[in-house]
Parts: sequence; C-alpha cells; structure tokens
Amino acid sequence: MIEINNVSKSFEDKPLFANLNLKVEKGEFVIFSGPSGCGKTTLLNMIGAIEPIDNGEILVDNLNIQKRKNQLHYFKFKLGLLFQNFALVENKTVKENLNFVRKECRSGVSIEQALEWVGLADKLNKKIYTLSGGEQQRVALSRLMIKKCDIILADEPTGSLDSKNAEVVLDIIKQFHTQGKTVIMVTHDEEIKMRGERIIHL
Ligand SMILES: Nc1ncnc2c1ncn2[C@@H]1O[C@H](COP(=O)(O)OP(=O)(O)OP(=O)(O)O)[C@@H](O)[C@H]1O
Repeated sequence: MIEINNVSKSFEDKPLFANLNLKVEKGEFVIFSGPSGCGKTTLLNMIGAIEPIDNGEILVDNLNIQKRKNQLHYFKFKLGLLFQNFALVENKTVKENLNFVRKECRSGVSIEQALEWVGLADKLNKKIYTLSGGEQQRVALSRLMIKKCDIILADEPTGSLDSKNAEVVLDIIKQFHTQGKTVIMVTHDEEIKMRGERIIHL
C-alpha cells in the first residue's frame, strides 16, 4: 500500500500541495487527473522518490521512501517507471537497453520472453532510434517485465503515440494490473482516464 500522509510541497515558495493525504491500495489501477500545472507529475515523482517532499511522509508497504536507507531496496525491487519519452538509450540496441537491468533486480523473465510478450521478438538487435514511438514504449514496457517491480508509475505513457500504438501500450499496462501490480498513471486524455479503477482529481 502507498500512503501519502500530510505531504506538503512548494516550488520557490509557491505551495503546490498542503497536507495532502492519499492512499493507494496494493494492486489498484489509479489515474491522476487535473488541469495543467496542478502537480500530477510532481506527485508521481514524489511517490517515485525522485522529487523530495517538504513535509509529511510517503510510506510504501510501511517503509518511508524519502529515507535514503529505504530507497535502494525501493528502486531495485519495487518500483517501475514509465515515461512519455520512453527513457531508452537511442544509439544502443533493444538487447543492450534491456541488459541494463541489473542481475539482482531481475524478475526471472528473460529478455526474449519479455520481447515476445510485447510482440517485438524480431527487434532484439535493432537500435532504438530505428523503432517507432509505439515500439520504443513497448521496449520500455518489456523492461518492466524483466525488472522486479510491483508498482508502476506511468507519466503520460501514451502522450506521444498515435491512437493505435496507444491502444497496444494501454493493453500491456492493463495486463500488468491484471498480474497484480499497482499502477498509477497520469493522463490528460478523457477516454484513457476511464481505463483506471479510480480517478484521483488533483
Ligand atoms: N523543478 C521545478 N522547479 C520549479 N517549479 C516546478 C518544478 N517542477 C514543477 N514545477 C511547477 O509545479 C507546478 C506543477 O507541475 P507539474 O509538472 O507537476 O504539473 P502537471 O499537473 O503534471 O502539469 P501538466 O499536466 O502540464 O504536465 C507547475 O506550476 C510547475 O511549473
């Protein structure tokens, strides 16, 4: 379970969140929604321990993830991140990108199995820049199959994709949820919002 307890956050003295309280149960599929600038990405990044908080605490399975001593375990074994820009190394191959997942962080799913699952088995030795946007996001998803993680934080993962590719990506995210992973997704898209189990308006 993810618990956000009395969290406050400001940028340059401008308050963004004041005493925010929120719970996300294990295995939930939650959407963060709200107008541009309301703090969706910031909140996602605070849950990902990428963005520091000013006050309060964020607990994941009762561990305070703002504490440095808890972060290594969190990053290695619990957290999976998915971004709009895919976060892959463009001039490396698919295989090389997936090999970056460190041995001790691996779930037991092989690179080949993960690529098969996202329908990209034939792209193993292709450089990332030769793939379409939809294919690149599927590589990023296959990386989350290979890496141990039970929480997926996805920031506009279909934001740069056409509707056909977006559909394929959303279907894979849905499968992660079906497998029991907790998914939190930021989206502006009214139709995509309905894919989640719960919409949290910020
Ligand atoms: N590193 C930063 N330094 C200063 N201000 C920041 C920083 N990061 C975010 N902000 C500000 O915090 C506010 C919330 O930003 P955030 O990106 O979280 O919003 P958002 O709801 O995800 O927006 P969008 O829907 O447009 O992506 C914005 O006003 C933004 O300018």
